[in-house]
Amino acid sequence: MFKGICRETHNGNMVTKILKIPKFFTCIRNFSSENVLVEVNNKTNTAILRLSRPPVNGLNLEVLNEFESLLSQLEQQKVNGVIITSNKEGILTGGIDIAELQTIDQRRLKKYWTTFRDTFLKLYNTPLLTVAVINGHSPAGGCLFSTACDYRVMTRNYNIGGNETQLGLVAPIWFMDRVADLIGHRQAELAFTQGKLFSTDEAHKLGLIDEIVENTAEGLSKAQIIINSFANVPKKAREISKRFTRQQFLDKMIRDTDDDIRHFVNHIGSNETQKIIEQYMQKLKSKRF
Ligand SMILES: CCCC/C=C\CC(=O)SCCNC(=O)CCNC(=O)[C@H](O)C(C)(C)COP(=O)(O)OP(=O)(O)OC[C@H]1O[C@@H](n2cnc3c(N)ncnc32)[C@H](O)[C@@H]1OP(=O)(O)O
Repeated sequence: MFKGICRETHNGNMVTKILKIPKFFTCIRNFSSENVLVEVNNKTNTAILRLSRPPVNGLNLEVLNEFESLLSQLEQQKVNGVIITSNKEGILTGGIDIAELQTIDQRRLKKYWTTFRDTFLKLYNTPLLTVAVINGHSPAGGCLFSTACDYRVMTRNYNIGGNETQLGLVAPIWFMDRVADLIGHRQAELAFTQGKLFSTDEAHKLGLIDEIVENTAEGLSKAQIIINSFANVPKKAREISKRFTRQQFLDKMIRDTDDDIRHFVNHIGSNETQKIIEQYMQKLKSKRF
């Protein structure tokens, strides 16, 4: 028997169950949560983590908490790599669930933004090898989370980037810094001042993604090839090298925590921004772009 973990919500409370899985099923072990499906292949010891929150995998508080907790479990299990993708081809995530931004309750905004940052930091800082298979549109928060991974492959004909400025919002500095790490300061400056969403081809040319694939299946097998390519690299040396290359960004982001949270709460919690968000939601619902 193999022991799996299953997390479910009962009457609003998250409950963790230990499941006994018969041996003949152990080629794949699942321990999904409500909004994030996890599948670990016992042969390759690689996990696929699929966002699964209809309609657009919006990043609400629950998704972020589940994602962070599942990543911690995968760290404990010492998997060889984690592939992050969407259960719904066509949309990796629509970014932040805008409902989370429709409040002037400062405590709620602070809690949301702290969780959003912590989840990003968990992914950015994990010693595990991480590959994003971007199998659909990936605006704003979706783009941000994929930049935290070690490698990005993306299917054709979708969009990725930080579109916040187009909505009348201001993306956090650390999102801009992370994109600048990948595409250079000048291109990041242009992208964020315009709120630009890039096509898969444009993102590839700029270096925002590493490779283009035709579909999710090809993306998953490409991600496995990338993970396998590290098989002969001494693990400890890889982990320390990853930490060293990311240390400067991390130090800055952590040093600026208070300013960043204060800015988010003041920016989103203002009546002016609330009006902008409300108008954007109406446009989204009536598909008037
Ligand atoms: C401010 C500082 C923080 C900065 C950091 C991050 C900011 C963000 O992440 S803000 C969120 C930015 N995201 C977007 O602008 C994406 C908006 N959505 C889309 O462009 C499209 O919906 C998408 C391409 C993702 C999918 O397109 P479709 O497949 O055509 O779906 P629909 O547009 O019909 O959407 C279905 C359904 O979902 C609602 N929706 C979409 N996105 C969001 C969202 N981010 N939050 C909440 N709800 C969202 C959309 O309104 C539709 O709802 P219904 O009309 O009720 O069906």
